[in-house]
Amino acid sequence: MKGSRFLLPALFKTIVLPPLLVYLFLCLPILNLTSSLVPIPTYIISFPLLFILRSYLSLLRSQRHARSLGAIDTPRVKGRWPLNLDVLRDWARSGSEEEVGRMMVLLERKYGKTYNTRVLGEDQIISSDPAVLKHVLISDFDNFVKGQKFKDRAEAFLGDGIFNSDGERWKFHRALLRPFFHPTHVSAELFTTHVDAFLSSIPISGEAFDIQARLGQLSLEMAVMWMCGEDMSSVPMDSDPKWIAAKEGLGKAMTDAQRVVGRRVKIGTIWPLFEMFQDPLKEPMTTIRTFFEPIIDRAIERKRQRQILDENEDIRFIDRLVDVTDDRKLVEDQLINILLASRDTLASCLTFCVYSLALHPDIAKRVREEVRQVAGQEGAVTKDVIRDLRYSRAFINEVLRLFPPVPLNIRRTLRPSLLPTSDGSPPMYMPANTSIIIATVLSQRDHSVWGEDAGVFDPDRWLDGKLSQSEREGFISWNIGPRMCLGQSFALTAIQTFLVLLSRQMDRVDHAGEGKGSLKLVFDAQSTKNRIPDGWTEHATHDGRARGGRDRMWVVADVVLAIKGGLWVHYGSS
Ligand code: HEM
Repeated sequence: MKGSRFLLPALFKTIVLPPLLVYLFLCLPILNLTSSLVPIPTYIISFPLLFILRSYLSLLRSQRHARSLGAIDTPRVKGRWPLNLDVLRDWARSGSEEEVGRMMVLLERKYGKTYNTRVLGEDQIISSDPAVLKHVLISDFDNFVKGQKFKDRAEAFLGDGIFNSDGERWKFHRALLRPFFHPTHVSAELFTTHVDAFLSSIPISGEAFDIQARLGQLSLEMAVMWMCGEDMSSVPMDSDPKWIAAKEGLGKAMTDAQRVVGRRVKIGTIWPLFEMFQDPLKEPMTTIRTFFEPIIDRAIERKRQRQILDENEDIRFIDRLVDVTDDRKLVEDQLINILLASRDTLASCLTFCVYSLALHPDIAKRVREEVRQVAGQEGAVTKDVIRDLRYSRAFINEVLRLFPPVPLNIRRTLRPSLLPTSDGSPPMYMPANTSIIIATVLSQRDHSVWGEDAGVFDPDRWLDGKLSQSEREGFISWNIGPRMCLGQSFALTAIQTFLVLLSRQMDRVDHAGEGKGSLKLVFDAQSTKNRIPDGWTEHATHDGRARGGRDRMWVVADVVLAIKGGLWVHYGSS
């Protein structure tokens, strides 16, 4: 059984240890009871008793340590239900059903930019304070790790990969991978065939379609092409039917595996108990491994046949990888990790690019005008073209600011840490072995950093050096510090290429179809349960929902930031 390595410690911690401790330290010495008298009541009361005792003691310890360091306690949320169970319920919903940020905006208003939800007696810090984000991601980097708990929950999916490691092992992965991500290994040429095929597959006759789902597939194809040189849209003649099935199911398998890990993180220590009779990762991992197996075989065979790697050849990420390591499992782990890093984030950003173009026709017009001037209607999207598309780049930055694909990030302390504050008040104490959620999405919509118009979509704020230092530092969509995104150049090239080719298509459709060359949002194509509730858009609610009434689609934090039920659009007149 998968997870059995974690099952015994989990069982011991949750089912055996509490009654044992209560029996040994309370029943025997204080109450002088023998085991034969009260085994069952002892067993039952031991859980809440020990739990309350443990949380109370940990609270006292934290407060004492904070005082001795001249720090204050991080403000604790006071929920309506015992042990803040109502906060836990709201939190679980905010990830999937509710509009992202609403709950956190309300809590922030009450407790400040850094607070402790302390659900079920366990500290859990949430912060959108730029000073704290900088401290966690840069200044005290070595102390804020992904942590063993995350590693255990994700191991069967991510193995020993860059996303799943800390310390020296992470440094090894980072050093191994960094050279492959150099901008010289990325060009628009890699993406044009896929984007062209994508654009010719979307209906231009006015019929509504869900572009979010299609962009997920496009991102998968672009990532696989860059990593392995494999064209997902074609099937080689002699392909094994099992491999064809794995290729078809790869996107779903990746999503399923991510959801399993997400669920384990939410359940906490006792997650193996929920997987005792069935391993939910078995099926998705079989699909993912079946897909990569012959691709790795072919790369190893290419390595065997050549003497040295010729940098002038058409070399892929996988070729460079097998060239530096003979460890097959390591190669597979790296491919899975990079696919995880690239596919959903890219799909999310492309989706919100289309959404923002459709929501702001005046801004869409400027993007298209710039493409006409810089890239023209034909010709390659060269590095020079991409460099000169300054407004498009500002547009992408604004999309990433308001709709960061990774809206929340999480780290865990190894040792206690003192969290700084932007307003100059005394530092806040954060105990060891405690998680902190970095609320990128809130920090990038924060009025005190981005001004009163923080919620307004305005690419111009990125142009002509207008950005202040605090705004520059407050933009963390790519993460900041040593663990910053490695795929930035890949992602920006892919997105710029997409914008150029989409703008050209819009111009062509305009020409051919009496000005019907704009992508428009189609609200009634979505099922009623996925439509944004009326009250959220009619007036600015100022509670974090719908960006103060500005959004027209329901934005949710799924695996990444996404639009609930898909982004339904059609070609029409602007
Ligand atoms: C718009 C698209 C993207 C955004 C917004 C984005 C954002 C991020 C963020 C926030 C992290 C930090 C995650 C963490 O701390 O757990 C990250 C890490 C990473 N990203 Fe991206 N990413 C994007 C696209 C890509 C692409 C296309 C690739 C690969 C081709 C990629 C490769 C990586 C890798 C390898 C890491 C791990 C870095 C490390 O842990 O040292 N990303 N990215």
